[in-house]
Amino acid sequence: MSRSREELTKALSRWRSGGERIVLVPTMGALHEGHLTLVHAARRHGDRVVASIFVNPTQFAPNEDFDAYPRDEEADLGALRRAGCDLAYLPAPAEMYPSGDETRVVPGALAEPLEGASRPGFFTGVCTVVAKLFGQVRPDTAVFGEKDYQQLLVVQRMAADLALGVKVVGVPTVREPDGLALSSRNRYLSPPERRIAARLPETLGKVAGRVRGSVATDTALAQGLQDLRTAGFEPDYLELRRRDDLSPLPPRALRRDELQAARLFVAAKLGRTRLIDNVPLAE
Ligand SMILES: Nc1ncnc2c1ncn2[C@@H]1O[C@H](COP(=O)(O)OP(=O)(O)OP(=O)(O)O)[C@@H](O)[C@H]1O
Ligand SMILES: CC(C)(CO)[C@@H](O)C(=O)[O-]
Ligand code: BAL
Repeated sequence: MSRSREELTKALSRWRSGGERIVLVPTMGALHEGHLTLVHAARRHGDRVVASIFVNPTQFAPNEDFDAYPRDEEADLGALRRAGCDLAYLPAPAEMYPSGDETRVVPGALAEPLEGASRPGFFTGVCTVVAKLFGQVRPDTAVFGEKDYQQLLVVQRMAADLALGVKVVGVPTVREPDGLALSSRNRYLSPPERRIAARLPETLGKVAGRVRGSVATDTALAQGLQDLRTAGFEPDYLELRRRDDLSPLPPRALRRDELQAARLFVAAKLGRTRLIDNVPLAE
C-alpha cells in the first residue's frame, strides 16, 4: 500500500526496469465484486496491477454525497490483496490537489448529455483526476467499468485527444442475481428500497424488448419512465443513444443497424440514493 507518490514511484520504476507492463484500476473505494472483476481483467492486460482509491472531491457537486460517500479502507485493502492487486495507491488529497492547484481537464461533446447534463462539472472532475492518476502512474493500460459507460467513453476520448499513451479498456457490468448493477452507492439502500432497486434493470430490459419489437422509441421510453415512477423511482433520464458517440436516436421504430448501434441509459433516484445503469439494445 502506498499513500505517497514517492513510494508509488519506487515500486513502479522497479517494475518498469524489469520490462513489466503496468495496468491501473482507478476507484473511489468501498469495493465490491464489480471493482474486483476490474482487477481480474487488469491482470490479463499486463504484468502488474495498481488500484487507486481516492474519493475525488472535484467530481462531486456541493449538494452531492462527498461527505457521506462510503469509506472502508481496511476491507478494501484486504479485498485488493486477495484479488491479486500488486499495489494499492491511496493518495493523500494534497498529492492529487497540491497547494496552488488550478488546472482542469474539460471534456467535449461526449460529456454533455446524460450524466453530464444531470451533474454539471462531474466529467471535468473525473477527467482532471484521471489525467493526474495517469500522469502519476503512467500505466500502459487502464481499466474502467461499463456500469459508468459514458465515463468510459469520455476517458477513452481524453486519453486519445491528449496523447496520454494509455490504452483505456472497458469491462462489462457485474450484476447481483436479481439484475441490479453492483455499485458502492447500493449501500445507501434500505431493505425495502433494495427490493425495489431491481426494477431498474428490469425496466431497461422491458424497454429494450419493446424497441426490439418495433415499438417507436418515444412510446417505449415514455412507458419505461411511467413504469419507473410507478415502482417508486424519481427518474433523472431514460434515453437511447448511439453507443459510440452518444448522439440521440430518432423517436420512431429503429432499423436493424440502428438497434445494433444503440445503448439504453438510465439514472433514477430511489429515496436519497441515485442509481445509474445502461444496457446494449441488441441481444
Ligand atoms: N457493477 C460494476 N461492474 C463493472 N464495473 C463497475 C461496477 N461498479 C463500478 N464499476 C467500475 O469501477 C470503477 C470505480 O467505480 P466507483 O469506485 O465509482 O464504484 P461504483 O460502484 O461505480 O460507485 P458509485 O456507487 O459511486 O457509482 C469504475 O470504472 C466503475 O465503472
Ligand atoms: C474514475 C473515478 C475513479 C475517478 O474519480 C471515478 O469516477 C469512479 O470511481 O468511477
Ligand atoms: N461511479 C462514478 C463516480 C461517481 O458517480 O461519482
